[in-house]
Amino acid sequence: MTDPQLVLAERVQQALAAAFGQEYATEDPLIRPSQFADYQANVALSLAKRLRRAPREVAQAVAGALDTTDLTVEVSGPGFLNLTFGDTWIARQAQLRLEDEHLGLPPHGTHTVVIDYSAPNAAKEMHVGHLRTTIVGDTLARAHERVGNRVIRQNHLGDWGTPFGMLIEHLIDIGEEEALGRLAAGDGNAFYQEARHKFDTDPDFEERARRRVPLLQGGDPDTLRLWQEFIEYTKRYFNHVYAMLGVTLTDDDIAGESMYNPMLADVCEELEHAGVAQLSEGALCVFPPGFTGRDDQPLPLIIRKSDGGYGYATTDLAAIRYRVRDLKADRILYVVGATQALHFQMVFAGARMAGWLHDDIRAEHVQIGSVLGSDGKMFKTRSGASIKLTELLEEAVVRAEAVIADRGYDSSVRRQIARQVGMGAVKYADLSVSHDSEYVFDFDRMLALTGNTGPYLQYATARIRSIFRTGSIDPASVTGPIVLGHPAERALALQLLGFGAAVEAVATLSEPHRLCAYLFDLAQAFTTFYEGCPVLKAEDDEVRQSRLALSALTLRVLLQGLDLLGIEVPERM
Ligand SMILES: NC(=[NH2+])NCCC[C@H](N)C(=O)O
Repeated sequence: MTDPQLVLAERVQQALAAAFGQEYATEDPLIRPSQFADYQANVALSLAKRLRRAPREVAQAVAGALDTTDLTVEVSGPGFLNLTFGDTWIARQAQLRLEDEHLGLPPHGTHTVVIDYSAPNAAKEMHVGHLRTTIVGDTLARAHERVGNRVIRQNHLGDWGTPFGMLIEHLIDIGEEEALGRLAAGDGNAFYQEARHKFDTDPDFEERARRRVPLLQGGDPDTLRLWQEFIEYTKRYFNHVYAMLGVTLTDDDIAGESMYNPMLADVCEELEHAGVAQLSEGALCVFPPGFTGRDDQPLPLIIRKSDGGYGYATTDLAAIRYRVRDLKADRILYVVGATQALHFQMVFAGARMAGWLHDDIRAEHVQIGSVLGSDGKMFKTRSGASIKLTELLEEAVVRAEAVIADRGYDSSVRRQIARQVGMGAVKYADLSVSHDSEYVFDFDRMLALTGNTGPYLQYATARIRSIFRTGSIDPASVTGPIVLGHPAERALALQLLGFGAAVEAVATLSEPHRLCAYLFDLAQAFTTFYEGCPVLKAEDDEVRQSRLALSALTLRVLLQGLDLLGIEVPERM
């Protein structure tokens, strides 16, 4: 991969080694975009103290030792190295991208990555937070596959636990057919609330619900059948949401909490045997070092309650062991709400004590920030009730239909475009802010055709397609050669070279917003190019071929980038 920043980093490191000794060959050269050059390297400022020399002097020494093939260097200010590529280098690299099916990013990954995402609860509603972990997790899965890692999706469905006692009793009360129909339609939350209400107010019901729990845990066939049906019909709703969103999760990726139930006793035993867990007031606990509660008492991770029951933490420990031992994961990503940060820190620490996780087998909590309403509180409907996701997604489609221009498409085409734009808007809004920050769910903003939005990128892509349509040219047939004259051509070509690094950053840093930012910059560079440089009506055929090549390459990068974000692009908009 000839990412411009990597090329510069390597060259500056070589120069550092030549000027100051081999021990500086691995120094971070601190390459940053610059206003005055293509990039700047700030390493001289950070090194000066250690070398006991003036930063400018250090910069001069690096500049003197730098390989300046296709590159100009200039020392500026207190000791910045301004670095500018020659046009021919940029043109040659862009040409190579045009000819490369991998767009400069050949698959090279060696990891087995388990990605735990979506994970709604069968006993409660699937809420907007689950939407965000679904969308972010799906992009991480796609990016890891793109760089060549082996990806195993794990949808850690909340499908087990004591609430199923009351849910099954409620299901029996209202009749299977009626209950299951409601669950498949996404009525799980209301269903749960009704059951809860009866549990709290009706002692008979409470008694029945309590008696149902051991029947479920003990594997009573009738109870299991009802539970199974409950889960099946709830999954239909989840699958409906996944299909609307176009995420890659399937039934095969479901590895719900219930799956780990048979492993929990053994996990506890292993931890106790290894001396990782110990009894404390009748409960089996792990005390990971460094976690203390109020009054500085060590904080326990309870893995078996004094009544013998297991909890969320036990299941997560079993899941880690399974993912490491059976799935052979060496990287496990948990795309889950930020509110669960302490839980995961403690579970990971426990798994390290058990030897399941270590330096070569790592787990990471990709913290997901909350989605807020315009009032700054957790996102709810106007009436204050929580939101049914299918209705929210339908609303996105309806609103998108009002945004897209009327070009006389027939209604089914229009509906299809609206669906792509609506879903693209929702997904891009989730992906374009850093995953751990909160953001306000705002249809008007996410559906805007200008600014850093999904529809803007879809529109930019559709516009490039229309150039080729107008010229009756197949973008795949364009071969260049790319030559750079106008500054906007140069800026676009340089931007095109950054695609691989942006995708790589999504995978290694778990930060989808970096790819969004890259694609947004690219679309803007294309807009500037398009406004300043006629393509079909270029002054001569050489320029025309080159501009067509730049347009075709931009189109491919945008399409592939949006595909990695799980965003479909309408042919026209
Ligand atoms: N391995 C995990 N704990 N994954 C996340 C599960 C999320 C949980 N079902 C919730 O909705 O909060």
